[in-house]
Amino acid sequence: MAPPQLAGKMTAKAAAAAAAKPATRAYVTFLAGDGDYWKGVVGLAKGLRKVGSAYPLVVAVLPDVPESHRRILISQGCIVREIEPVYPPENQTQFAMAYYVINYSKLRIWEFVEYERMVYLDADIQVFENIDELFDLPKGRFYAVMDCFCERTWSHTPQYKIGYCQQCPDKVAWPTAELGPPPALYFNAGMFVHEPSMATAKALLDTLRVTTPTPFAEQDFLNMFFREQYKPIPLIYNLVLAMLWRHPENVQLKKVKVVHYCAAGSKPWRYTGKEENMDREDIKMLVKKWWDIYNDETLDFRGLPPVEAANTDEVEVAAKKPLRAALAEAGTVKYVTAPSAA
Ligand SMILES: O=c1ccn([C@@H]2O[C@H](COP(=O)(O)OP(=O)(O)O)[C@@H](O)[C@H]2O)c(=O)[nH]1
Ligand SMILES: OC[C@H]1O[C@H](O[C@@H]2[C@@H](O)[C@H](O)[C@@H](O)[C@H](O)[C@@H]2O)[C@H](O)[C@@H](O)[C@H]1O
Ligand SMILES: [Mn+2]
Repeated sequence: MAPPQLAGKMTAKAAAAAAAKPATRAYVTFLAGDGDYWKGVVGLAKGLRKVGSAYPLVVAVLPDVPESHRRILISQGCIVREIEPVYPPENQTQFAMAYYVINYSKLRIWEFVEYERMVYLDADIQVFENIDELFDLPKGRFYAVMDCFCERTWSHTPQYKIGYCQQCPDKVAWPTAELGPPPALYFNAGMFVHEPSMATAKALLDTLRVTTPTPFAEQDFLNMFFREQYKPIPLIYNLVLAMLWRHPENVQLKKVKVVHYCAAGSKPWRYTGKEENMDREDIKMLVKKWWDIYNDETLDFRGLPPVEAANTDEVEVAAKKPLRAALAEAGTVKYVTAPSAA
């Protein structure tokens, strides 16, 4: 996947050279089933375009994603890659949400080794400010945002039962004497920065085979697997909506770059406003923000503009400018869809 082309500024020779350069960074999301999550992916693709992300969006699709949905994603400039499902070992676990069992297939994105670094985003996430800086974080750590334990979905856990949450560790002290050490810092797996590697992919799947599944499925598993490498990054990179009513003191909504519509009833494409907390003004505003992007036709993918035979001086000049300035001058950024890497 070539990097963003300066609209109309690249000569055929420069565009061919750029297209030949292997893509090393990409955003990646996950799509399963023939339901309506494809709308989340379209919204995400348009949101990333709106903020001028320099990297493409790869969509890891399970075999049950219909051709019609795949075509919509390709028409929006996504790179669609089919993956083999990953199932947890036979188990009697009651997942927090029954459908969480399909989320283990997210683990396949460690096999996307044509990319040296990826930022994973759930399909129910929207990016409202450019977050490309995440790709430059120091290697060797697992970056994600800390989750919150206060929603009823956590009612099976000791922390919920005693009212302990890592978002406010001093409010209810963890009773070390009775329960031993407090839980390790725990991330929300709706967004994370990772380094694809076949060795890591194999280790993940080998470990999964001998790990009893737990209520938060692959999120629990990833927290266990990356426990030593996990490094929290600020909440602005993944606002779990429940933080708005559980820990408002930790949220500066104006600074939030990424919103995760994971609270019950908050998926914008299914929003009715009827569930608990869904009639809040901030929720209504965030759902509208999502729809404004989803419905914005100027953000639709239009493919690579016809490449003018611009003279090399223009390309030289463009190449000398800092990329962001050159992109700003060239106007909207376009993506070149490479043939599917699958
Ligand atoms: O029917 C489904 C359910 C989930 N997902 C994918 O799995 C992710 C995790 O599920 P979800 O976001 O609903 O979990 P939550 O963050 O709400 O717990 C979604 O964002 C999608 O990328 C999907 O593609 N189809
Ligand atoms: O399969 C488990 C899922 O666990 C996480 O969602 C949860 C978690 O955020 C809880 O803290 C919330 O209470 C809950 O609402 C929310 O659904 C991830 O967002 C999702 O991608 C996926 O990994
Ligand atoms: Mn989610």
